[in-house]
Amino acid sequence: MSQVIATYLIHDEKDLEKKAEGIALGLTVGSWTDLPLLEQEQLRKHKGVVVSVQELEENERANRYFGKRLKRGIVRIAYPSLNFSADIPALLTTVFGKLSLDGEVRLLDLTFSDEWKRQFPGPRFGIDEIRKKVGVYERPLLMSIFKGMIGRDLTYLSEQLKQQALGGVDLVKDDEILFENELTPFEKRITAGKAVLNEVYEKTGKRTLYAVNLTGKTFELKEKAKRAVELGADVLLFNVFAYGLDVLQGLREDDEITIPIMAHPAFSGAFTPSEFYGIKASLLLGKLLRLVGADFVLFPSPYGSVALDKEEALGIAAELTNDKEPFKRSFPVPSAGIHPGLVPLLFRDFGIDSIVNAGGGIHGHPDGATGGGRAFRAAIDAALAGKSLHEAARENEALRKAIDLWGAVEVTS
Ligand SMILES: CSCCC(=O)C(=O)COP(=O)(O)O
Ligand SMILES: [Mg+2]
Repeated sequence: MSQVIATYLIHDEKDLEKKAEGIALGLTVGSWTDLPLLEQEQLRKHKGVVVSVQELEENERANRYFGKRLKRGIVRIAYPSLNFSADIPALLTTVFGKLSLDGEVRLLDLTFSDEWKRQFPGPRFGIDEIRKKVGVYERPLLMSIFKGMIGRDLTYLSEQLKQQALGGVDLVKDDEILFENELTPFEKRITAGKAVLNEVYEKTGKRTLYAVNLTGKTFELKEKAKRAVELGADVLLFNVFAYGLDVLQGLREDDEITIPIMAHPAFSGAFTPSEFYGIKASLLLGKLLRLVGADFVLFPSPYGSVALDKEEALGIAAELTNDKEPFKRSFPVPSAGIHPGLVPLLFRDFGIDSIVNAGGGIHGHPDGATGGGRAFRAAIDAALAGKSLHEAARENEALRKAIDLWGAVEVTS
């Protein structure tokens, strides 16, 4: 029988075996032993089962934090898939619904059978098809972010886009905080953006893609996304955690929405950072975002301005790209506070199949966004060739200026 296995980190005063059995029963058939034998038999196939309880050493920091001595352990519970429909709201409500409010419990992982996974779409495009769209196969992609767009008009947007594209970036994305507004409305951003990028393509032969921020009320999103496709949009940026994973899945599964979806991590910090509560980042931003169909996933890198724990960041990338899943691979986009001097670290940790993404690190370059793009491209080429950034900067003025401004972290093998 198909089942989903949930892995939790639990801190509790009680015996952990008892706590685990309480969860397995409480989230499935409720009371068990008080029922007549016949009913017990009928409900057996719905009952959650404790797979394992691994007690860990007590953690002094946790005891200090909670002001009492707590047992601590990794608990695995199997939930029969029979109990819930194959959708994210039913899944999450089963494995971490009421439980997320009930004591010191953190959801670390979910393991699905292949049969269950096949009811989900995964990315429509994934890494390989996105590479075809940008015509880049043997290096990490480079993306830049519009900055300072609130209160600016389409002329300003067009000029900023042009400067970014001329620097040689593969993609440009809206900042996630740019919503529907009178100066740069969604549809006009798409058409103006397209005109600029076509113009740059005529000049340079390089096709840069634009990820436009899909925003507004949930039930208006599909129509808006379809209109974006009609207007020739390249990619949709989506603040998935402000809406819910199921909304992204709904967009992915609509066959009239035929462009890639880029998931932004805004608001996910409300669920992931605690070591005692919430959901592990590799599950929420990695495994689940790939399952529901994100083609790109942004997340904080381990070294920039909004840094994520390194093991967590690597865990997200591994979930997005491993070959074990029956889905296309999603592009990892470690972000926030990235400048050219961090490229060797990004390349060492995330490899070729990742995207280097920067806002301030592009626009803050002494030669503007075009200089920023050129500096990043030179840093990526250096990392691929195994050259140090300082060595590469001797032959590249834009990279030299970037390193003078922000420094460089060289990687020694
Ligand atoms: C926290 S990951 C999202 C990165 C992002 O949206 C962003 O605007 C980063 O900008 P930066 O100037 O830090 O590159
Ligand atoms: Mg942003």
